[in-house]
Amino acid sequence: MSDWTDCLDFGVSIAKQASETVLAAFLLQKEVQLKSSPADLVTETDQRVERILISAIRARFPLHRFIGEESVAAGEPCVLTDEPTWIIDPIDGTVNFVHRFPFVAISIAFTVNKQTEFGIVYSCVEDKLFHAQRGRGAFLNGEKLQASGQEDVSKCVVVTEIGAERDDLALSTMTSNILRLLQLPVHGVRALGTAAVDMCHVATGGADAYYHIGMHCWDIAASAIIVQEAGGVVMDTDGSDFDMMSRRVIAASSTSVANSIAQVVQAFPCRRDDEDPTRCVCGAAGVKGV
Ligand SMILES: O=P(O)(O)O[C@H]1[C@H](O)[C@@H](O)[C@@H](O)[C@@H](O)[C@@H]1O
Ligand SMILES: [Mg+2]
Ligand SMILES: [Mg+2]
Repeated sequence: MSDWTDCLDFGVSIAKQASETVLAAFLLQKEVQLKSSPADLVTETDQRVERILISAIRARFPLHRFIGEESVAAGEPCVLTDEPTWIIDPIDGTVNFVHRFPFVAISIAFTVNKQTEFGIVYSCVEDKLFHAQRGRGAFLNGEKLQASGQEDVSKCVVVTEIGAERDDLALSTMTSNILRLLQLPVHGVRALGTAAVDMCHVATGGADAYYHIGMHCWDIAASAIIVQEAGGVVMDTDGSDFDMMSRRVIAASSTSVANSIAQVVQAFPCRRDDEDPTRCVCGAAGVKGV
């Protein structure tokens, strides 16, 4: 049975190569386009980095499939099959990239039979390479990672994101979630602006939990296995099993902390990543899925 290490090694090498494109543009003025909201940005660099990654992988592994953030934005289907699949966010933290806020990451996950075999998150400006391979541990620049193991939510630093949604229901849900957490209380709430790096800090033990509603599979598929391989727990915000297409996640130091967060965090309606956008209705007012 393949252990996919050759794919992992190739993924690490192309993430580092592609980061040169990110860093070359990081301090430059950027042309910005909008996607699903005034806070959901994309630049030509996001699109170029995704093309670089996918063409390099396709040349080496021509039968593999892809789910890429900017390919999906351009109309490619977001459907996970049993085939070997690379799930790519070319720049996670595009708002940070546009503003030169130094937390931007390349996120690459690899699945076979819908099971994640490895994840790579490369925080380019920090030069921090997080990776994990199923059953073989999680690492930061080669050093083994261990989640904090914290069991008491009142002793936690919790990371989250106010994502790209700007409708009243999403904003009131996200802000009331933060208020309810602070009232538990928790030690602190943090947000770096990149879901992938946020979640990797749970694997380092520097944060004890992360939760988010509205992000996409490419934001968290890689960091989910990094948390799990560091001894953390990943689940849906309703306490059910993690489903990378659901657009809801809790990653935590322990099951008890994850469950405590699931009890106070409410979700707002989101179309699943793998739902046909032409057929679904979601959001409070039943507005066509965004
Ligand atoms: O920078 P992105 O790849 O678009 O991912 C962002 C996402 O757009 C935003 O809504 C938040 O969820 C952030 O945490 C993501 O990193
Ligand atoms: Mg992202
Ligand atoms: Mg992105």
